[in-house]
Amino acid sequence: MFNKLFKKSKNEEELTNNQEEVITKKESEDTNDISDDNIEQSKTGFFGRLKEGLEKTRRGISDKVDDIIKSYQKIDEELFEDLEEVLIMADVGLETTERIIEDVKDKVKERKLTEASEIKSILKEELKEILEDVEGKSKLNINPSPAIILVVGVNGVGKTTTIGKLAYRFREEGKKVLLSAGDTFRAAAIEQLSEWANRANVDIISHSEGSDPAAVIFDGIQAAKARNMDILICDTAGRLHNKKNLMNELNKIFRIVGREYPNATKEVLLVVDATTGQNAVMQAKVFKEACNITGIALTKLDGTAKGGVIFAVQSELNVPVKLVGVGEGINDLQDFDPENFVDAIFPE
Ligand SMILES: Nc1nc2c(ncn2[C@@H]2O[C@H](COP(=O)(O)OP(=O)(O)OP(=O)(O)O)[C@@H](O)[C@H]2O)c(=O)[nH]1
Repeated sequence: MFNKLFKKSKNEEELTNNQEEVITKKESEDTNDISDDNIEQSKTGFFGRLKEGLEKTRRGISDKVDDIIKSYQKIDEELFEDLEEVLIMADVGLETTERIIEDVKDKVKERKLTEASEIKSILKEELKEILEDVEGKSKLNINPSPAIILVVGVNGVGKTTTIGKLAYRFREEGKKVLLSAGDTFRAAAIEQLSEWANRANVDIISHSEGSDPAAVIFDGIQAAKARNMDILICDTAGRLHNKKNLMNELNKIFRIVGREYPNATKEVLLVVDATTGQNAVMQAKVFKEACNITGIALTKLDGTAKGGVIFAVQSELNVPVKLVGVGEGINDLQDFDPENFVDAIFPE
């Protein structure tokens, strides 16, 4: 199982010094989990799954907005205050909530609206605008191939799961996918990623626990080039002890990628956990200062009423949310679509 795949230069040798490279070849059959997921997926469809996943957030926002509308006949200042409270409770964040309320007030004034029942469609329109109002838009940067996706984020947010789900999806689309286990801090992280590689039926490059993450990424790149891979997805260590260390760790990886894979299309995907609410926004700010994030994956939206955090993430960071996680299954990662997202929170 232990193969030395490539001849290395002196510099490269330093990176992989004393580390074993483990290349794991996957069995070709899919697991039962995957076929169960497929059956489940075809039953509910993507929008149905999104709606299901956003159930708690819907109850926290849409149902409460309905209650407000019922208790006010006419639009007045108090109605706006109640609306503001609902958004803050749903973790939309103070700054973003204020922006939304001001814009809704402007629209109400411009259109000379007076009935409380007219507020919901204005709010919906405003929320869609906030989610669409971001540079770079929501498509993952993976074209043209070869592409490399560096996945960053603190421990426990769902990085490994997101990589596994992505790998499965790309492979289903007929792409050649390779994983690189750059979170070498914990042996469990490497094992977990290997399990996901198995489920997704893709290969993985990993070293032993405690080895240099940049070395694993280096070997991943060499393997991706040698095997003509379309997409290399790299896990990275998720320690957020302080910004300087984080920057050092990530910068080393970015230097390797820049030097060894200059022509690859690059995506730096930050994974944040929706259940942590405003904490997710704080983490995103730290990572944005530490490296050039090109997209965000917001996970665990199904487990929380704090789904409103997506509005804060998008409007305060100006980095597009590209993926949303709505469950633990292999199919529960969706491309983020602002229109569908708001429609799922405010069903007709
Ligand atoms: N409900 C739900 N759970 C999720 C989602 N994404 C990930 N999880 C779960 O969150 C837990 C942590 O996910 P991991 O992928 O291990 O997180 P990580 O960031 O790689 O964490 P470390 O392995 O500690 O670095 C696991 O139990 C996942 O199944 C999601 O979208 N919804």
